[in-house]
Amino acid sequence: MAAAATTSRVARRMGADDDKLVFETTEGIEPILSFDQMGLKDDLLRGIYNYGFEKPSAIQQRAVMPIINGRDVIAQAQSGTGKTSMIALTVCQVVDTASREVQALILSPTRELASQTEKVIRTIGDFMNIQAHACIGGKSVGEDIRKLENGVHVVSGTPGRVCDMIKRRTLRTRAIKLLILDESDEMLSRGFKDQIYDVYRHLPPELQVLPSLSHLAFSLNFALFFAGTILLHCFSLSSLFMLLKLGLN
Ligand SMILES: Nc1ncnc2c1ncn2[C@@H]1O[C@H](COP(=O)(O)OP(=O)(O)OP(=O)(O)O)[C@@H](O)[C@H]1O
Repeated sequence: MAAAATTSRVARRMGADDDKLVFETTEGIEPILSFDQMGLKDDLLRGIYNYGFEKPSAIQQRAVMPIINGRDVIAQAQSGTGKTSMIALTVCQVVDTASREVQALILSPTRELASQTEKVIRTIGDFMNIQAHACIGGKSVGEDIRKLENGVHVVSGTPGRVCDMIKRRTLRTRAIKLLILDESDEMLSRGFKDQIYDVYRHLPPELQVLPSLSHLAFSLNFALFFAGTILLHCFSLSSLFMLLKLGLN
């Protein structure tokens, strides 16, 4: 396993001209300029266009294909660059709706972000009938149990509640193939490290991991956390890590 490596820099606001942006990404990563060229499921494409997206944002152009192709990707970008939507559309592509098991798990630092991600997944995935559930603190545990027992494809939640549901065996993890740690730097700074590891220990060994970072500095804290994650998982990671770091130019 080779860790990845290159960084990218970009001044990005949705709607900004891409020619004003400067990127550094892992070698060999070519931006895919249209959703049509991504080989996405037809029903997912319909959902994306119906949502009003016309072309992928900078981070979507560079990160979606590697994730869909099964690589572990670190995506670093500022707020508003299209990360949440990138997560939503890759999750929709990866999930097999013929099975009713949880196949993608997204952990977020806040209830709002976890709910927002779940909503975008449900909206973009509407034509493919994707079932997503927000598993967050402050909501009824009974409702979580009911939803999870009915069967969902995707869970987007905060670490504490997700951990609780896994320990109760209500959230079954055996079919999870994609773990997304959204704003993982923020999760670490909010003290979720132990809960994330706890969740991690219950996941299958064949797992694709996608940490996203919202801040531009690649902190020591995150590096240590990520190294721990790799160590826990080093015999099963099949692919190289890639660093897609998008920051202000
Ligand atoms: N490809 C796209 N085309 C047009 N609009 C987009 C695209 N991707 C995302 N957006 C819109 O841009 C805004 C920010 O996107 P998103 O929430 O995915 O970004 P984010 O980086 O997660 O930001 P935040 O942290 O603020 O949620 C949203 O209103 C979203 O609908």
